[in-house]
Amino acid sequence: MSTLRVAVPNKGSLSAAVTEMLSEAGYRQRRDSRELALTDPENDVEFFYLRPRDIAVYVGRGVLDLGITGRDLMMDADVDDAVEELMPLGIGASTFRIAGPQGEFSDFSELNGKRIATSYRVLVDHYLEEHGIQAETVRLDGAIETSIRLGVADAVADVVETGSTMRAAGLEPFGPALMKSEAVLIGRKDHHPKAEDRLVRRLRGVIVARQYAMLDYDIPKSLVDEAMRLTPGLESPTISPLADPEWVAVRAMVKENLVNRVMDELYDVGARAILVTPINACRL
Ligand SMILES: Nc1ncnc2c1ncn2[C@@H]1O[C@H](COP(=O)(O)OP(=O)(O)OP(=O)(O)O)[C@@H](O)[C@H]1O
Ligand SMILES: O=P(O)(O)OC[C@H]1O[C@H](OP(=O)(O)OP(=O)(O)O)[C@H](O)[C@@H]1O
Ligand SMILES: [Mg+2]
Repeated sequence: MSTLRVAVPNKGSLSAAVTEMLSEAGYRQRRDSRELALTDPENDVEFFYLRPRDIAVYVGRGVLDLGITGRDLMMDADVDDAVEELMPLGIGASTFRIAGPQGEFSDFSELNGKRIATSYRVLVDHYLEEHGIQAETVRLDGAIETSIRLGVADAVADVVETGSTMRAAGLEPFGPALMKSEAVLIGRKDHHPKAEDRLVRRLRGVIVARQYAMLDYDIPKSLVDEAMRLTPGLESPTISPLADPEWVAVRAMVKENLVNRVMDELYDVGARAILVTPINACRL
């Protein structure tokens, strides 16, 4: 089996989070941000640290097997025929919005005949065409928010997370989001090397481990059915006997963001000794 070649963002918003995720999945990662590539012989994987915008291009050309980048950047690379999204990674979430000076626009139809500055020209042109909006896109590399003030555009289209960058520039998003983005694992449509399955399973394990916690509690046997409705687990919860024949111990995975609510409800039902432990890793 040949070494799996994987592209990872070398800088920008996704870089640190992606590297951390791969480390949690048990892969070696670079220590120094100047390293351009790194071999992990134990797992037979080679990582290439590339600009997030270029990653879909390398995967699309078939020189790398897998890549991690933003969904928005993958769309903008215009490689739909060669590349597909294999899995969202639950990190680097953002929306892609059109914005204008505060109070100036309220509907996309008002963009007809206007200029929109963006570094995502393919994505924006595609959206405009699909929605029958006749606007000109002005391709800029970054700091898009300044383009209106300097008179090269009437509106901007850019990544919005908290919205503070737009607000600080006196802009406000209007209309629906063009898309929702996050970091995604991408691969080639026509070729899935066997070794890719293991990386996918490991990353999925990290995602699940981050989303779930392990919940343990004791409950009188007579109340088990009611408690189990609150903690159905993934397959089904583990139920173990206790020294007291009237009681049992229950163990189930619970969504991290629901843990406190479920604990309250279990307590009300009659569960006691309710414990939560984080899950470090898992393979489902
Ligand atoms: N503030 C943010 N929050 C979440 N995701 C973001 C944010 N800014 C950018 N992204 C996402 O990160 C990915 C890469 O964008 P990023 O801005 O990091 O790259 P870049 O602009 O090429 O790099 P740099 O900003 O370092 O020049 C995109 O998919 C984008 O949606
Ligand atoms: O909604 P917010 O939370 O403010 O985040 C969105 C901003 O973050 C990114 O910029 P980045 O820091 O990557 O700078 P760039 O313009 O150089 O890409 C993006 O391009 C937006 O400008
Ligand atoms: Mg950026």
